[in-house]
Amino acid sequence: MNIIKVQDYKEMSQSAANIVIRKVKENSKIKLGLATGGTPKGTYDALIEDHMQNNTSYENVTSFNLDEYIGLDSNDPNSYHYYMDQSLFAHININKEQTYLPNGTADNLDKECTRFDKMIETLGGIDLQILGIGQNGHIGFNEPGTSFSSGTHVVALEESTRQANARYFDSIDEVPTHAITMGIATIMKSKEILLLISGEEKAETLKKLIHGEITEEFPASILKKHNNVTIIADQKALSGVLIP
Ligand SMILES: O=P(O)(O)OC[C@H]1O[C@](O)(CO)[C@@H](O)[C@@H]1O
Repeated sequence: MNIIKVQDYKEMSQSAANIVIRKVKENSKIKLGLATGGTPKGTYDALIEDHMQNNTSYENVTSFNLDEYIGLDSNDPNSYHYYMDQSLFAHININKEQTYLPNGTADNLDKECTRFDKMIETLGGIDLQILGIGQNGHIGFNEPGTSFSSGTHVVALEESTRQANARYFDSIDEVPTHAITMGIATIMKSKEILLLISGEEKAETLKKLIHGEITEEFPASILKKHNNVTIIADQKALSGVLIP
């Protein structure tokens, strides 16, 4: 895993955006894997700013999102559909029909998971996947204990994950208990992965990722087996890591 060390969240976001912009310019039909949560928000802001200033075009870009809460429809302000619209899609010239997120209100959730994986495969796979990471090492919503061979599936969220995401809801009781997430195997099929990590609350997480063993108890550890992963980490996140 290649590590890019940056000062802070702002520099992490700009650095990630620069990579995305370069890749989009190299391949206008790139298939991007996108994440939600607090971590990639600054990257999306930087992409929007660049789009406004330099007209970088997303017309032919396709995107796939990692996850969606079960039970929230796309108009719900806490759904990841809504997050993506507000945080990125509404501000760039991406074709909304080429943006794919799992449908958390599908009648048949198992079929929806299969459909989502098929869609990624049929469209040629993900070229560049952006990832955040949960404090417990989750990527997407793949909680500790998830099989490394999992495809897109329904997951019960850990209490700690619901607590961490409760900041976006009026109360913890409103945080959904389940989500659909791309599986670990789905994520690992991405040709390239960009993992963003910032803040002291993720320092222990990054330390475990770099120095710990590969185990399903720490889902992100599988990334060590991928041949094209770049981590962009800020100083606070790096504070526990011994980098030669
Ligand atoms: O970026 P945050 O808000 O710390 O969340 C960490 C991760 O957890 C999730 O919210 C759950 O998938 C991801 O979207 C994110 O990458």
